[in-house]
Amino acid sequence: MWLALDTKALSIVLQPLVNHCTSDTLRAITVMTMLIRYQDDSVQSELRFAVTSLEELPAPMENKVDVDLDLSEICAKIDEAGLIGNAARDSTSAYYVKNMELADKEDDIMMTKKTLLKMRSFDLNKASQNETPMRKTKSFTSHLLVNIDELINRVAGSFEGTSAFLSNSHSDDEIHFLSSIYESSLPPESVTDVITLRNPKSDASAPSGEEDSDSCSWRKIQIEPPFSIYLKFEDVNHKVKLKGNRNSGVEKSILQGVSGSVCPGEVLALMGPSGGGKTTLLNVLSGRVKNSGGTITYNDQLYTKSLKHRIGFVLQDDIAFPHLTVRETLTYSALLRLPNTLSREQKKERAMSVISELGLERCQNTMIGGTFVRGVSGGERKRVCIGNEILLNPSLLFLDEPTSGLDSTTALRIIQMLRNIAQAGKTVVTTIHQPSSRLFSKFDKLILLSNGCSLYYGKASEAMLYFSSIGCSPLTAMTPAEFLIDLANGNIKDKSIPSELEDKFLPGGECFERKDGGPSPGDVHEYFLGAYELRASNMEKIRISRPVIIAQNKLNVEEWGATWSAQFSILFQRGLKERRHEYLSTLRVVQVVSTAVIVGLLWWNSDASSTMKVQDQAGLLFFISVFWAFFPVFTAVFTFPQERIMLAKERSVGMYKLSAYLIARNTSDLPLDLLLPIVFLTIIYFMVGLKLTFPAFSLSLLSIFLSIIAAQGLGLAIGAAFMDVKKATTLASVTVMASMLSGGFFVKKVPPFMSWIRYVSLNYHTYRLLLKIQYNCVGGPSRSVICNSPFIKAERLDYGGTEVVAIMAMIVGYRMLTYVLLRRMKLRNEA
Ligand SMILES: Nc1ncnc2c1ncn2[C@@H]1O[C@H](COP(=O)(O)OP(=O)(O)OP(=O)(O)O)[C@@H](O)[C@H]1O
Repeated sequence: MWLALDTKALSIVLQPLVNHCTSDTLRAITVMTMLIRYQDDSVQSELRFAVTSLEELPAPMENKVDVDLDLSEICAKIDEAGLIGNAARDSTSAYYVKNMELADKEDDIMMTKKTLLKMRSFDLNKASQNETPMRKTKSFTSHLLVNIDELINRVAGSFEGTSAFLSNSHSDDEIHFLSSIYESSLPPESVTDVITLRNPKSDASAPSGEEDSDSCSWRKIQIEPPFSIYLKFEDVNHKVKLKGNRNSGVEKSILQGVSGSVCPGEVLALMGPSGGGKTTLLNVLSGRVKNSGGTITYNDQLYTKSLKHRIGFVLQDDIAFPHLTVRETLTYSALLRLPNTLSREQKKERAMSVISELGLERCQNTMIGGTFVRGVSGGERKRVCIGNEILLNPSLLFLDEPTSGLDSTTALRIIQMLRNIAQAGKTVVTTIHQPSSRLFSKFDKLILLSNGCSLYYGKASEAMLYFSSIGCSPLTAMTPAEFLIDLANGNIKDKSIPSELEDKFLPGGECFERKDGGPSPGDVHEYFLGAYELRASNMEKIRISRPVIIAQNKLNVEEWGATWSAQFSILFQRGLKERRHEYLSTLRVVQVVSTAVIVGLLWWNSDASSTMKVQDQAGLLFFISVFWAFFPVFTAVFTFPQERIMLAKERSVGMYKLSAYLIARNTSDLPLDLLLPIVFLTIIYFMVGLKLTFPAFSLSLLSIFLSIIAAQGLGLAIGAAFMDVKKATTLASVTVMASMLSGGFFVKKVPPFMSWIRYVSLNYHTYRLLLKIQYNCVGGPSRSVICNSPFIKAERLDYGGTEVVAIMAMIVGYRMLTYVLLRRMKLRNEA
């Protein structure tokens, strides 16, 4: 059933209905009220309720009238039908379908706002003739066009006991989804970049098969509060300072005077040769990179932080944790990113609905995979990355080459999906390489970039027409994309040359002497640039500078994301899942167990009955301290260089606090880091004959734990300092070596100017702790041989408090250093 309703009034209207109607209807109406409240909470506006009923009217358009609201009559109708608005449904849906058909004839398949405005003006005329007492709304488009069946369908599961009723309340083929709120106070004639309301049923261009399922699934997105973004950019420039020996400091211009605009409901494609500036333009438009000149506005406002949650960016390279499944990836993302007004269950449901929207059900339990792990296919991975962004229902979605490396069918499926997203009122901007003709036809607007300049901006469907109007058309069969990319590359082979360009290079032409082989790519570029600036640029500038007013919901930045503790818990769980393969890695277990066995065999049944033997055993203790510093440092050092891109991406969208990430990362590593030393120490302890008491064993284990946690912090800090595996491992090996050499076992007498190094050596402190635990020479009578041995005496062992404090300071200090280093990381350029 289609109803044209003023949203602000609807809840007032529905309240009395709820009091009057029978139970089934009542429940259905409550569902509807809830949904409408969800869309618009304010309930102050005057009452308007327009029900168009063809039963009372002989023909569709000419006889459309708004009827006065008569609650009892509506209730009676509803009760009479036994289903919500059944009687009205047939008539009203027929009315709209007919109007859509009219619109189809006029403007292909689009029912534009213009059409709606025309309808409204017709109604006004009609009203004045008939002196209808109904007060008119300012604009027909300020009504909410609601397909109640669809809305009820959406929440069928929310109300217990209503499913039977709901499933009978409509037939599927009667559902035509057209539920959008678009408000505009613009006079009809000023509406050019209109939001198009599309009838999916009459969409002749909708592909069949798989793509149809996409066409249906996008409806689900629509139910959320709308926030449309009109993106406009004028004369955008971008320059970078070159780095490197020869050109250091020289500025390079990457974008020059690029202008355009894109409305909600549209897909803008950025095309051009490699290095043309597409990614840079995308980055600049999304606010990830600052432009050097020109203006970029979002609903006529400059970029603000509050837009962050409204903008989705799908990177060219698929970035995801390889060991998480599709479902886990999207669920964790939903838990972290969705507003905290939603419950955990709702967030999980959202992730599941995105999975089904993207057709990922079949592979939801498959790992994403990466370089070393086989996972989902490239197309599926790309869809997961898109899903990661559409989870948030962004109003403005940027995609960098979403179809690269995909076969044509998968590419078409993805672009069709983008169209569907746009049709739900979103604004989509995507870069694309060599799209097929079918793909190309899906774009509403196109910017053709070459060397950072725009050679064409306008409707994608008119691009060929534009170039033919300036005298350049293909002479052999080629797709529009091939033709346009060739032109952007300055390749005019197999194309008619514009006469002006031809004249220049023909005998007698001004450039004839200079060039004998015809125009160079540079000349062609210059020519098209000039032609575009002359003919099209000005026109477009006038067009894009027209204001487009779009109704907005309030943005509340605070509502987004999870609380700190929730972030920690989600990141901790994600960390455990992502590293579960490491926990179960037989290689690591074998490495530790075999080392323990070798050590056990080498020091088999050692004792400390003589000075020599004490020294031998001390060697073992020193090895333990080195092994459990070396191992965690080299595990942790890879963490940030490997997670850098992911971290930058997630942090750039404000997914979580750095502190929550860092603490979760550290704690999720601990189970593995603390499990292996238990195995190690248990094996060697009984083989080598160390002090066989429970306190000695547990204190030794505790010392090793402290050493591991400190070493892990050191590794993380080194990784965060360089963010580069090679550099980080180089520094780590130097650091570990220095720590080992100054650990107090190899060299006893160090020059005074180097004595400080011992105190920053982790091995030194751990080694001394282990010695103290094993030989316990403090207080009481000395333990004969051991404590009196010159070797132990020279160590001057005490209770070990200093060592514990020093290691604790390292644990905290290295982590604080890591935090500071990560904070300094430039997020925007990284992601
Ligand atoms: N930070 C930078 N320093 C120097 N040159 C840069 C920088 N960023 C971009 N460029 C240069 O700007 C040009 C445009 O780069 P951009 O990545 O936007 O191109 P593109 O059209 O997306 O290319 P592709 O299709 O190959 O991804 C390239 O020549 C690139 O080398």
